[in-house]
Amino acid sequence: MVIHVFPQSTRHLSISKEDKLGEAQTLLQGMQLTKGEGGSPAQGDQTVRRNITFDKAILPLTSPTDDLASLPDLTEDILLKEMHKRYKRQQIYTYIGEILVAINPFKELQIYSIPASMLYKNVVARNSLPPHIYGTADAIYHSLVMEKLPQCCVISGESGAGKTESAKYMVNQFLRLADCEEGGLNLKIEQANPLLEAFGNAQTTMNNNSSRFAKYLELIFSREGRVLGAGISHYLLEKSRVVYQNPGERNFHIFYLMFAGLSPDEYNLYGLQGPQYHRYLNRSGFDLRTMMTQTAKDKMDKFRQSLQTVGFNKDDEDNLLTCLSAVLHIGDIQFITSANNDVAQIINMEVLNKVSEMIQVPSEELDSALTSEITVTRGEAIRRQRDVYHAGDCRDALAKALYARLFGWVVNGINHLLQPLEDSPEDTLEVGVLDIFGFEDFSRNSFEQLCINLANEQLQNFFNKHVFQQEQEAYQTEGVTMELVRFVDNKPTVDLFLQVRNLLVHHIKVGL
Ligand SMILES: Nc1ncnc2c1ncn2[C@@H]1O[C@H](COP(=O)(O)OP(=O)(O)OP(=O)(O)O)[C@@H](O)[C@H]1O
Repeated sequence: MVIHVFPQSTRHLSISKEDKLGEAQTLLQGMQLTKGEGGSPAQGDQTVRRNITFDKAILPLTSPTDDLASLPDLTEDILLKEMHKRYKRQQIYTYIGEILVAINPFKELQIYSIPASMLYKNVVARNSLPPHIYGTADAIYHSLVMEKLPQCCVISGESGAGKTESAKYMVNQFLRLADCEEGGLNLKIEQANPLLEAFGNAQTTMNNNSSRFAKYLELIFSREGRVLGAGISHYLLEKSRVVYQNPGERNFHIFYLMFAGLSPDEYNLYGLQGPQYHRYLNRSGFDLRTMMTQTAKDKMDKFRQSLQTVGFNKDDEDNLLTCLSAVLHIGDIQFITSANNDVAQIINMEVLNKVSEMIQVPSEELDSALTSEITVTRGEAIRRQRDVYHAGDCRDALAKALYARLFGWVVNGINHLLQPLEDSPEDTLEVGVLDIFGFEDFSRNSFEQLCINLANEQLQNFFNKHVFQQEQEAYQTEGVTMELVRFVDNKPTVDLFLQVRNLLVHHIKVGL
């Protein structure tokens, strides 16, 4: 498969909210509907184009800094200054060659309307319109339909930069370009969002609704460009959040929604009392009672509706809530060191019994799995008791694994809803949109940060290869003189980490 990754990728920068936006009206805000306001796409491109007036008196249609690659001098300093100037004029999008850089405006801009979207349909020359995510989507769609090659768009940036919002705009634009009828696949994707967000998002210090997983949404098209269906893959779910949250951060949204939205009968059924009674929720320092708001209750109602729309039945919903409650109860299992030796012993057997009933594993088995481990040496099985520290680790590992499986199960259900109909053509083309965390560097970094940063290094390595190395090789092969571009090659670092990973995988396989 040819991956058209970086030529049409989007990168994000984030500028602090405090940065006061200039009052200057931007070109894109200057788009005003003169007549036929709200005109439907069915009116055709030309009609819509005529209906939009650019306020040229305020700003020109396009600006020389629309594509920073065309500047004579390119240093990091110049790039940042130019983008900052554009940002102050509320020009949040900038091309740098084939890459689109977006800066989060942290406020609603009038640039995502249907007429604006139609303006960026079948764009003949990219520089005839200001940079826009719709323009990038149009370029990708064209490559797909004209070159008949699958496409992939990578959206990366730090937390809160606006990746998920951009991914939504991009997917919506693809669906409009493919003339997908309103209420079709876009509605299904919209209905799946509350589920994904409830399970995969959480409040962090950077973003109140931060995606704590990487999402790859693949849109499936016929070779003529008609949209047939979609599929979602998820990576790197931040499972550790289930059992521990940094100060000022919360667990995944679903736990709080559950407490806000369950009926008293359901509280009884799942053995719940209130969020403040559960260790996985009550250590974040928040006053949990203030989270039991009407908004949270409404979100839980919406979550339940989405479950139904996606195709989960009442039993599924019950199983899901049972497993979520089990995760919380698992976190409440406590150990002490037994009196006569240094091994862990459960002190609240009633909680263990509750969990065992919920996950349908006999209590003795669950107890033994948490407090002991079996190693097999030369065919002989030896049981070793764990100490309190390792039993606690094992308990948390169980909670994390259960939550991750639940998330996977929900995503599978969503994929079932989004999949192409049975009579769809087999010969298809795909456009992938990858919404992945950028580099992370916190005061306390865990294994997850290592994995996220390694994934980003791999992407950077692909970018280097694609943009610098292969391009320069092509010039050299064709005998074209050029000035060699110097870049920091991260290949040795990536190789080092991947070798370690391969070795680990090898050891694990041999061990098995
Ligand atoms: N194009 C935009 N216009 C207006 N507001 C935006 C835009 N993009 C993002 N925002 C605002 O920024 C917030 C954070 O955006 P988003 O959740 O997409 O960030 P993210 O990069 O996906 O973060 P994370 O990696 O933490 O999930 C949004 O809730 C929204 O308020």
